[in-house]
Amino acid sequence: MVNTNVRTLLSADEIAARTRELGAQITKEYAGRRLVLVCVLKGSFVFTADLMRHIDLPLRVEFLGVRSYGEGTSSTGVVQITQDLNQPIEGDDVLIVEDIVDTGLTISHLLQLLRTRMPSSIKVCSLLHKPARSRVEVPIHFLGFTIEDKFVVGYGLDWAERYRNLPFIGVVEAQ
Ligand SMILES: O=P(O)(O)OC[C@H]1O[C@H](OP(=O)(O)OP(=O)(O)O)[C@H](O)[C@@H]1O
Ligand code: HPA
Ligand SMILES: [Mg+2]
Repeated sequence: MVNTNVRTLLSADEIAARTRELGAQITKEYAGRRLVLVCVLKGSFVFTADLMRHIDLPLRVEFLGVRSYGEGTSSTGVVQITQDLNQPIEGDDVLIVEDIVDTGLTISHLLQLLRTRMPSSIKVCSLLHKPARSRVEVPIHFLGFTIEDKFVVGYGLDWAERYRNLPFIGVVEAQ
């Protein structure tokens, strides 16, 4: 296998089981509301695709492109919008879906940006949280897993655009 240098941290089965639980929780909380999932590209597209299929509600899904990590493993500190939403979210119950909250800078920036568009409510769902790196306190209303201070890849997460296609989440080991 080509990706043998990646040590598994969370298996595909563990991710699937937790995603199912999060979907059930979200289904309960948003019953009768105008749920819009905002998928934060690129990293969150795999998680969003799985999560939305465990939410039993008539939701909408919108996409927002954001980038602050370049080729390296630490945030540049500059959160760049690479693709804006193409629908208004005024009056909607927005749930931002992230793959990871690391420094918190991306989510903090997105909460500020999207609040100006007058949604009825705005919350955050993240598959992963890496508290050791936190630079700004951000709310995570629905969380998959808390992870250690390692740069992780797979299940949508990249290192210099590689590894997004791994079905599990892991840590790249020195070869
Ligand atoms: O909490 P933070 O330190 O801000 O890090 C989290 C963000 O960083 C990654 O995106 P990235 O900039 O790598 O873009 P990508 O999703 O296209 O890979 C990740 O997908 C989150 O959106
Ligand atoms: O650990 C990480 N892996 C991949 N992308 C990321 N963006 C923030 N943290 C990470
Ligand atoms: Mg990235």
